[in-house]
Amino acid sequence: MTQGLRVCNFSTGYAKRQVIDNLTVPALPRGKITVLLGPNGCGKSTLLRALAGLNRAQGQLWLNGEELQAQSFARRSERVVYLPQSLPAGVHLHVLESVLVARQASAGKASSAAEAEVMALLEQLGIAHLALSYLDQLSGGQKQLVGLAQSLIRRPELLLLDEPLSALDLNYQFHVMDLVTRETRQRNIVTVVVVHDINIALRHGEHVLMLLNGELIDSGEPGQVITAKNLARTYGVNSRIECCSRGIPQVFIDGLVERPG
Ligand SMILES: Nc1ncnc2c1ncn2[C@@H]1O[C@H](COP(=O)(O)OP(=O)(O)OP(=O)(O)O)[C@@H](O)[C@H]1O
Repeated sequence: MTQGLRVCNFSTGYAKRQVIDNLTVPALPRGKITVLLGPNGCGKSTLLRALAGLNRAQGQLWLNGEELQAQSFARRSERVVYLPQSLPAGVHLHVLESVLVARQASAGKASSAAEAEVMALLEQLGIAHLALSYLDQLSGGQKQLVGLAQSLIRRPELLLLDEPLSALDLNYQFHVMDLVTRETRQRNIVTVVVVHDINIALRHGEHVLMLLNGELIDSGEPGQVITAKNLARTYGVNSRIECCSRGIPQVFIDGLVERPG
C-alpha cells in the first residue's frame, strides 16, 4: 500500500473557470510538512479545498492507499481537515466550546477528558488564557490560532492549512511551524501548508510544491525547489540564496525580473 497522498490527473475549478487541469503530483510524504508555494491566484486554495472534497473535482486521490474520491463526504471529512484562510464570522461560541465542537466531529461527545485534551492543546498554542473568550472578540492572529486548534484536535490523516501564519507575529510564526512539524511527525500524517514567506518555506518546509497557473512547476526538497531560477519563473523576481553566519540558507530578493518590451 502506498503511503502518503497521491494526486493523479486531478482537475478542479469553478463553473466558468478550470483552475487546475490534469495535475499529477509525486507522492506527498507522511510525517513531513509539505509547503505549497505559488503566486496570488495560481490555485493553491482551490486545490486544497478540492483535496478536502469542498470543491468539485475529477481525477484520482489516494490517501495512504485508499481512494478518497470514492469515499462518502462524512468519511472523507474525518480523514481530511482543511483550515481556510479565515474562520467564518458570526459564530457566537467561546474558544473552548468551538474546539470541543470540532473535536466532537471526529472523537465523539464532550466529557471532562475531552475538555482537558482541548485545554492542553490551547496551552501548547499559547492561548489557554483565551479559553472563555468569544471568537468574535479575538484579534486576527488569535482567531488563526483557534482555527489551528480546531484543526489539530480533529486528528486528521491529511491536514491542509491555508496561510495559517498570515496574521501571526514573528514569534508565533516560528512557534506554530515548530508545533505543526512536531505534530505531523508524531502523528505520522500528511500536512500541506500554504505560505507566502519564502524564507519560512525554506526553513520549515521538508517537502515543497511550487505551482504556477494551476500547473506544477517543481516538487521535492526545499533546497532543490526554492532556487533563483524557479523564483524568477514563478514570481518574476531576481534573487540570491545565501547561507547566513549560522549556516542557514536565506533568500534575498534583489528586484523584479525585467520583462522584454
Ligand atoms: N468562488 C470562486 N468562483 C470563481 N472563481 C474563483 C473562486 N475562488 C477563486 N476563484 C479564482 O480561481 C483562481 C485561483 O484562486 P485561488 O484562491 O485558488 O488562488 P490562490 O493561489 O490561493 O491565491 P492567493 O495566494 O491570492 O490566496 C483565481 O483566478 C480566482 O479568481
